[in-house]
Amino acid sequence: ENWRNREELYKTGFDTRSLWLKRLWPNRIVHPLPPALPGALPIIGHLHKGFTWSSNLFNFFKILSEDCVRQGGVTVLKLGPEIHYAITDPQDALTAAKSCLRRHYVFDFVKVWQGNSIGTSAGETWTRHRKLLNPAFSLPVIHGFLDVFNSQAKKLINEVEPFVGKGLFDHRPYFLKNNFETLCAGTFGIDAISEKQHEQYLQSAYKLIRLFKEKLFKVWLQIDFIYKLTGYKKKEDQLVKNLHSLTKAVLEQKRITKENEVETNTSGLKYKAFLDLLIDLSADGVFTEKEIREQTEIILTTGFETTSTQLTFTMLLLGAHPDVQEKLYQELLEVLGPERDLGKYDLNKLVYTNAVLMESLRVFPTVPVVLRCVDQDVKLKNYTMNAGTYCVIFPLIPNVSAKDKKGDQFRPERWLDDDSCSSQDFAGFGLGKRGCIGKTYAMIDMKVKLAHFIRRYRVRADMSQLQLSADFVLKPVSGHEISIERRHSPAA
Ligand code: HEM
Repeated sequence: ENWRNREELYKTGFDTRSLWLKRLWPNRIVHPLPPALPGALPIIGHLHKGFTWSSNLFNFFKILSEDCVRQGGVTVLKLGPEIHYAITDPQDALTAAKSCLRRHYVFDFVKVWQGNSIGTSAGETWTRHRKLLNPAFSLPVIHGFLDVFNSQAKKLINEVEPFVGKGLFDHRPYFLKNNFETLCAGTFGIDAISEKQHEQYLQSAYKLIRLFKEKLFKVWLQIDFIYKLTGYKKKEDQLVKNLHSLTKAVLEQKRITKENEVETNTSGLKYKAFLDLLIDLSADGVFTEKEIREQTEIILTTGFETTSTQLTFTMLLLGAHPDVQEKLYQELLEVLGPERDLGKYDLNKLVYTNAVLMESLRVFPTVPVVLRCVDQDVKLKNYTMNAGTYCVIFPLIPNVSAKDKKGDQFRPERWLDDDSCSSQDFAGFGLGKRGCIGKTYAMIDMKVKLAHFIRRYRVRADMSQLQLSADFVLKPVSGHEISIERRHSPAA
């Protein structure tokens, strides 16, 4: 009801675009709050800390989630009058993710870029669009991409070949480029867009996300005229223009190469890849041109940086844990032999490989937080979240704290032993029905790349100097380099 009152407030005379006014309207607190993160000041709450947090979001996530674990799984963060519940308790995390489907207001900032895509929309629009797009990410469609995944994996291992025996190198750019090409070939069904354009896309996306972060904590930037006056709006417009130009290039190329449709025929049924499905739905009048662009935009944003970053982390972890790498290699040899491509019947047999990826997602969750609005009162185990507030869910921390005292160790076996974590605890792709639409795509793509890489190379790494940053996506900044050696000479 509190939230509805705020909505009413805008409708009756205030500028509906000004998020700032929302921020000033205090939350109506009916149910007692859990203890707050230390350091809150009257009125501004934790906002004074925002200056340091916006420059190092990773440290902020760490501080907040650790405090949350200490407080028993739920704590409160106050950004001015705005109450944010931080949640690490596994059961409460699930309840909150299932009950709160609308994304946090920071996603309103993202709308200049992604409009009403499935990543930013809410309510009936989100439900309808998600239902329409789910089939494009189903198992039969992803099985249809196996040839693309295998050939891209082989391309990748050839591209890093010059680094054999040459000491440490940064493998992340190779995974980024490769996974971008994979997304183009599979999900979009087009030849990869030029490397320069894709590089410009990433740089513009990083800069724009940095602007959004600043806007979140420096709340005065949420006042439209200050945002314009300080030059931020001009910067934002230019970056959005850069980002939209890649989406336009993807869609143009798709139209030109429409005859190369990616379709998989399984048991007589036709399954369509993402862009083909979108274009067909637009021909039926279901999606407008604008909506096609917006949905393509979200898949570009989420579809390659996530998987390449996770693979970057996985290589690093395997390099630093030779025993795990050896066990993985043995499974790959047993199931696939030294060189064979992966087929759909191999995927379920690669049990340890799967556990390695899950464990990598637990230790370095590429998407470390889930941010949502609390639109109605939600009952947790020990507290009731007040309607009109927000929640910050850390879906993976629970697995570190609750069941396994050695939670900080990289130990894929925890996903295989009955008495440790069950795969139901796994939240690397979010929780509830607003979880990751690309989960199956991501897991199979990563499995194929990992299987080819580890069969060709022995990886070594030292994680002691690793530095991380988080722009909502967690990524390595330095100290993540690996070295590689051929397991067998090319002639063998
Ligand atoms: C390692 C790889 C990936 C990880 C760790 C990951 C993680 C996540 C998480 C945790 C969420 C939920 C966020 C929330 O609830 O606020 C999410 C949502 C989403 N992911 Fe992924 N993801 C990955 C790969 C992908 C890929 C490959 C695609 C597309 C091809 C994708 C598309 C999306 C989309 C569109 C959403 C928004 C869904 C919605 O709001 O309905 N993700 N992802």
